[in-house]
Amino acid sequence: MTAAAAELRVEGVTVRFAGLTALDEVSFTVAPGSIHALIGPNGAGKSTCFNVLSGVYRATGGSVRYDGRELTGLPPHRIAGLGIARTFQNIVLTAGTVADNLMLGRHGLTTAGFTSTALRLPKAVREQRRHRQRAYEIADFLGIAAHFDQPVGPLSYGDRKRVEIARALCMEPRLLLLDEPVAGMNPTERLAMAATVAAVRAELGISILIVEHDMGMVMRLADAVTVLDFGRRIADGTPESVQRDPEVIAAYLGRQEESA
Ligand SMILES: Nc1ncnc2c1ncn2[C@@H]1O[C@H](COP(=O)(O)OP(=O)(O)OP(=O)(O)O)[C@@H](O)[C@H]1O
Repeated sequence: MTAAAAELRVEGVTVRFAGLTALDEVSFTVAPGSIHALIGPNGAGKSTCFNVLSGVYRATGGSVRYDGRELTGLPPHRIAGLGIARTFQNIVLTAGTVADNLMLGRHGLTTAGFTSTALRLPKAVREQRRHRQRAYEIADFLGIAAHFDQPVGPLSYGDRKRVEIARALCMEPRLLLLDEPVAGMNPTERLAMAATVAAVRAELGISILIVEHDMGMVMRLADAVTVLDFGRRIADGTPESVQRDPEVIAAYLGRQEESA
């Protein structure tokens, strides 16, 4: 059984790339069991923040703690091992079937070694069967069970995005980091994905930190919203309060004018 969701506390995180401050002392807390959105105009630092949380980038300063454990400096697989799984802005799947991709998500939970698996020793076979069963349940939860033994390549964009989320859930995380889960989807797929995200929290009890440009989705789903602009946190609160915040409105309007 997965351990209960815990608090993610981001404190004063700074990331500098050769002269550019991508994150400037950013702080926010993702409450256990909540859906928390991280939003902001293009280049605000959202992906950089995800990369710090998942161990891809090392922060220049500040701290990230999950369930009281310091994450900064840990490699991605150790962070995943603590129960934090992520998806990417662009779908990253390996060739093979849906099942193959989901079993990769189970890898960190497998106790049988490579040799006993390769020799198909009974214990390893039983373990593989159990993991496959759980992967199937998760595929079913995501609505992609019908494709379980099919190659991922020909699947629709929406279904491939679901495979990616299912693979992250196969790690049995306590916190799921979703990077733009509805980007590139049509309105029907977006609504279905919003319902899925809500179900992940409601039925699996997993906390979710979501980066998303679709404001309708953010406002409908999120309990709390943190807004970044040019690497700084400019607002943090309920969707309603953030939506009314003059600095947030100015940040979004300003960027629209720039790109007009
Ligand atoms: N590896 C890197 N090296 C140098 N600069 C980077 C790197 N990654 C991001 N940046 C810069 O850091 C800033 C923040 O980028 P980031 O991708 O985190 O923003 P974002 O909010 O995710 O944007 P978008 O909504 O467009 O995905 C940008 O100015 C970007 O060019």
